[in-house]
Amino acid sequence: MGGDGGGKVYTLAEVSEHNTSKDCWLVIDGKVYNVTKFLDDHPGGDEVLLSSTAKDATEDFDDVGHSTSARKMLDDLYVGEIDKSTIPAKRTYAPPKQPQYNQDKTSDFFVKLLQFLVPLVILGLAVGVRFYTKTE
Ligand code: HEM
Repeated sequence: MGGDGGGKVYTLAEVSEHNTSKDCWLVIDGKVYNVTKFLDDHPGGDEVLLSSTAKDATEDFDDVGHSTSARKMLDDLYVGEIDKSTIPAKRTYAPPKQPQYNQDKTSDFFVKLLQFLVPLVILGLAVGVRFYTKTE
């Protein structure tokens, strides 16, 4: 598994220097991998690997849904650990604040009450009109 703390600790800046087809390193799950020799063998092609350099490629790797055999291949490519403090914090999606239309709960209550009463009043009027205009 490579082992935590088993290798040298690199900063993201150091890893980022290895971003060419002649020298290509990736950061996945906090570990640094030298994929240079693997570039030509990668079933997904070398371009995607190169485009995942100089950053935390964990998401890119996971998004593909790599097989366990793909994960096992990582062991042979392991060169060290990444200094996590050098990886920029992941931008988390903050949903925009929903405008509060009915902040007042009592107005909410009156709307419900009216929705209940108005049809009753209309029904009552209809019955009333029918009653008073009845000609016999
Ligand atoms: C050292 C890291 C990596 C290894 C060892 C690796 C290995 C593999 C292997 C063995 C496959 C065949 C399918 C499978 O077994 O899951 C594969 C497919 C694929 N990989 Fe990776 N991969 C690595 C990194 C990446 C990264 C970072 C990306 C994306 C930026 C990527 C994108 C893909 C794609 C798109 C396929 C699908 C290819 C296809 O089915 O046409 N891989 N990879």
